[in-house]
Amino acid sequence: MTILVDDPAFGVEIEEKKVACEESELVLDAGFAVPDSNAFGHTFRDYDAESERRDLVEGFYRVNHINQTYDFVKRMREEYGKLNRVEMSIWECCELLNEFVDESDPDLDEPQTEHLLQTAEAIRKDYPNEDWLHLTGLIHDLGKVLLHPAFGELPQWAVVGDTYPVGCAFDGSIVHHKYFKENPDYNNPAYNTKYGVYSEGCGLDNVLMSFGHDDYMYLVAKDNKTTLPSAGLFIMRYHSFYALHRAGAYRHLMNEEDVENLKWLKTFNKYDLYSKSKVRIDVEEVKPYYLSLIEKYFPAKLRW
Ligand SMILES: O[C@H]1[C@H](O)[C@@H](O)[C@H](O)[C@@H](O)[C@H]1O
Ligand SMILES: [Fe+2]
Ligand SMILES: [Fe+2]
Repeated sequence: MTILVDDPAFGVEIEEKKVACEESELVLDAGFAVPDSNAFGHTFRDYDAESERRDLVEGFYRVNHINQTYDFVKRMREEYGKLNRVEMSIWECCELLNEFVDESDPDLDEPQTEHLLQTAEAIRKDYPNEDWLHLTGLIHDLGKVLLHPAFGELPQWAVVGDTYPVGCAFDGSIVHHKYFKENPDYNNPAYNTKYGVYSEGCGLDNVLMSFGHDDYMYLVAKDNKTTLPSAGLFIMRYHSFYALHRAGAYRHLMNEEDVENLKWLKTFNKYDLYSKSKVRIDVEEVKPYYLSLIEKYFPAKLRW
């Protein structure tokens, strides 16, 4: 790994507060065995459950919702879109994620590398011929590398968690929605209507999403000229957009290509979410397979 630019630390104050929240419903395809409960004995994505992770997760969303404004996202996209910080391979990045645990996740407290392999291997089992989808599983969360000191050690609220459009009204289905009341955009008439700065069918490509690992990894993959199909890039960019792929909100912003790609995203989501468990994958055993996929779809070194 080559570190090109060192960024100053990104200081943020995090206060904790406990309040109850709303939950979204499950949409599942037939034929997929959904586990009854997560590793903590609760339903998946239950943000209210009395769990050891609940307060941490809620504190995370409070700070996330207050700070993700239209201006913040624009600034971060410009800055991190330069890809002038690090040069490394996809696999090197997978290894870097071993030190991070995602504070927004009620279902997992394992290092992120484990989650990448669990997702990819679960997809590979059910879709043996879609090698692009296996690789998408492996890399979909690599944007969490923004937590690393080489990327300015961004705070968790700017990297992980569910994502949502900025520049228009925050939909009520978004986890812990109540904290948006403290976001400056919430009372800004330019940004707080159904369409805000957007128009009917404008296409998600033209919508600014809250900044985080999804959008960043999409930029990395695209600018480094991946040969993954458009559905793979779509999955990377919107896999945390639960308000869309689970609750069906914001469909008025989609175009025809988005509608097509959403089908793959919904399939992908089952593996991303329900593969989260304490069962470990033998990295050395599966590594040669994933290295061959990386070689097929990416250059040896990428700009990050
Ligand atoms: O907490 C999780 C986690 O940050 C995932 O990486 C993200 O994709 C999910 O949307 C979110 O619920
Ligand atoms: Fe993610
Ligand atoms: Fe994930």
